[in-house]
Amino acid sequence: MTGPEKAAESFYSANHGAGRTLSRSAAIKNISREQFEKSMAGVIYNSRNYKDLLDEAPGAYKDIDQVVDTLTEIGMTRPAARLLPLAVIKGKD
Ligand SMILES: Nc1nc2c(ncn2[C@@H]2O[C@H](COP(=O)(O)O)[C@@H](O)[C@H]2O)c(=O)[nH]1
Repeated sequence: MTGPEKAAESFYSANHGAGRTLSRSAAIKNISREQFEKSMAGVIYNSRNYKDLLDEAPGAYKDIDQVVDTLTEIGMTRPAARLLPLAVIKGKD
């Protein structure tokens, strides 16, 4: 994303993360193995046991497309490119 003139009102901080929809404990309790594996399809990650990574499963975070759309609509950002993760390091350890 790039920062248009209006982004100066937020000190150009609009691109700083989407935030969570689930706490770590709620994510561990509510996200299934199927949901985790579907959301991580095609991405290399750092544990053989999915349970180690549930607290940082993609389903624990806000939908990044909704966040970007909202910021774009209010003029706080301008999308430039879409990046897809190839590999991630997740989890509490
Ligand atoms: N949409 C996603 N956002 C993510 C993901 N992993 C991290 N994040 C972003 O990082 C911050 C901090 O994460 P936290 O685990 O320390 O709370 C978070 O607010 C997100 O913006 C992800 O897989 N998908």
